[in-house]
Amino acid sequence: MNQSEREAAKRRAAERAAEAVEGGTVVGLGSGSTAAHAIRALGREVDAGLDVQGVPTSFQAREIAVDEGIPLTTLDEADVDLAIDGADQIAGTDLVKGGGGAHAREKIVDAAADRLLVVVDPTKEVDVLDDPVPVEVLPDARTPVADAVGRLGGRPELRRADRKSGPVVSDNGNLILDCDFGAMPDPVGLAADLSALPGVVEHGLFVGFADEVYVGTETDVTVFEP
Ligand SMILES: O=C(CO)[C@H](O)[C@H](O)COP(=O)(O)O
Repeated sequence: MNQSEREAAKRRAAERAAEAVEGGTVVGLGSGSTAAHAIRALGREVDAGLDVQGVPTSFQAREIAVDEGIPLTTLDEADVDLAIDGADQIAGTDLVKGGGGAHAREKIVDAAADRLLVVVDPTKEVDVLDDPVPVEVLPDARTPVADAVGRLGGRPELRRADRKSGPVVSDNGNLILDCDFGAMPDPVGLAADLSALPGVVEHGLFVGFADEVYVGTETDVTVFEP
């Protein structure tokens, strides 16, 4: 699957998931290029009269939703019925997320939702997760967390900005360590170990999160409950 086929597959999956949104509901708005397609599709539905409110998971999701005219709310004011979000990798119900550095708020909103619809292209599906795990850390915790990740068998790398000499700063003002653990046959244990480190705000292992998976193929969308 080349890049343009992947982009088409992402769009197909996202637009199909957006069709699952019913009127009168509150929707978690995921981050990344695939979730952006879902937000735009939802925007078109809102234009056509659908009554929904969105809870954005990032600066990016909020900007697109505002642009699309989707009414917004917060977790303080509403319960989330359903969230639509992308992933960097998926194995069963487990995900690696955080390619866009938004995993802290994504995890809060996705966990609060009654149902999480994960939208991906087929290259994201794997048997065993092995993508580097993004770990958002308070700036003061960067070195102690990097050392602890090394003791857990991972190789941490500070995420750097493309067009600025310096680190990527998350929407929450923190730094991101991309931690390569190789294949992760026990994401439950690793997730618990990472969560226990002082200074870790959130990591990108979403264990047991996916309720429904929408995989865009070259011509269609496969939907399943893992
Ligand atoms: O977790 C995320 C952002 O933090 C994204 O959902 C994930 O990186 C997938 O992005 P894309 O849909 O652009 O491939």
